[in-house]
Amino acid sequence: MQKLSEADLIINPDGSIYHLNLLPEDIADTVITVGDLDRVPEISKHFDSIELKKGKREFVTHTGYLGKKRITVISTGIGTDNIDIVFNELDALVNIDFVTRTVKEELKSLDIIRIGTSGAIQPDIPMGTILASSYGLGFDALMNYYIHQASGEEHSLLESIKTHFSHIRSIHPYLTAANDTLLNTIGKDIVQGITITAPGFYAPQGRQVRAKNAVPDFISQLNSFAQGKHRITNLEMETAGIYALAKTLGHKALSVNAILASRVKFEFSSQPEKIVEKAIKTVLERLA
Ligand SMILES: O=P(O)(O)O[C@H]1O[C@H](CO)[C@@H](O)[C@H]1O
Ligand SMILES: O=c1cc[nH]c(=O)[nH]1
Repeated sequence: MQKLSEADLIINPDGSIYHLNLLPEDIADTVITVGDLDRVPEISKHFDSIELKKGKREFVTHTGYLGKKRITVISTGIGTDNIDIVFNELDALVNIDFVTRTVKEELKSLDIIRIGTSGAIQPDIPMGTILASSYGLGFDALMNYYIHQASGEEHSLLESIKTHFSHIRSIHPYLTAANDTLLNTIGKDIVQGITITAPGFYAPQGRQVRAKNAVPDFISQLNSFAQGKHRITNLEMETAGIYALAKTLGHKALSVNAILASRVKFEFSSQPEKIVEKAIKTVLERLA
């Protein structure tokens, strides 16, 4: 079994993984990820007990129990560059032996649920909606650096998407489905759709403030895509990286979005914390 070098897998002097500052025993088999580190206590306040609070940089972790279920909640910060760090380090914590620096013979598959915020791009999806991402569609570059394979259904949907956006030179999309079991339990009976993960918040999500956008009418180009029952419903900055890396590493993932904005009605919520709380309660009730 190949030994991972000290430069590839960085373990701190106390035995914790480099950025997350966590020991293998610190994380549960069910992990909730959020972008905003202030959302971590908003989730763990619902736990019956909290056994661990740790943090480093933007990566704050609480582990505790909701009834009999042990859950870890961790903040990722913004963007898929951070997802690269969090997902590789979560996987290392469960699937690499830190003493021998080798991959364990028996691999663990974590259940990973993102509770994030997002903007809707379809007129029938209002602010306040809780939406489960059926697919993560990446417009960022993260997965150009990993070998990953699309399944049959992902492949045909991705080909239609590529054709739809072929006139926009900056877009080289990748697409990964949500884990079926999580989508049909935690995502059951809530609005579902394809979530775009953008490499930014402003022009990469079609917003125009002062710098001029290179792609005109971006939102109409996104919301006009359709293939059978599939349509693009919302924009944020992590889901596609989460779905693709989770699948590559053998973990199950679902992203649940608190819709704070309607990009077609030019609205942004004045009470985002209420919508986020609704998303948190929806996920925790279904997990428990
Ligand atoms: O609220 P979080 O989970 O951070 O998610 C969304 O909010 C951030 C942008 O404001 C991006 O991270 C986007 O994905
Ligand atoms: O419009 C939005 C709202 C939240 N987060 C995003 O990335 N975009």
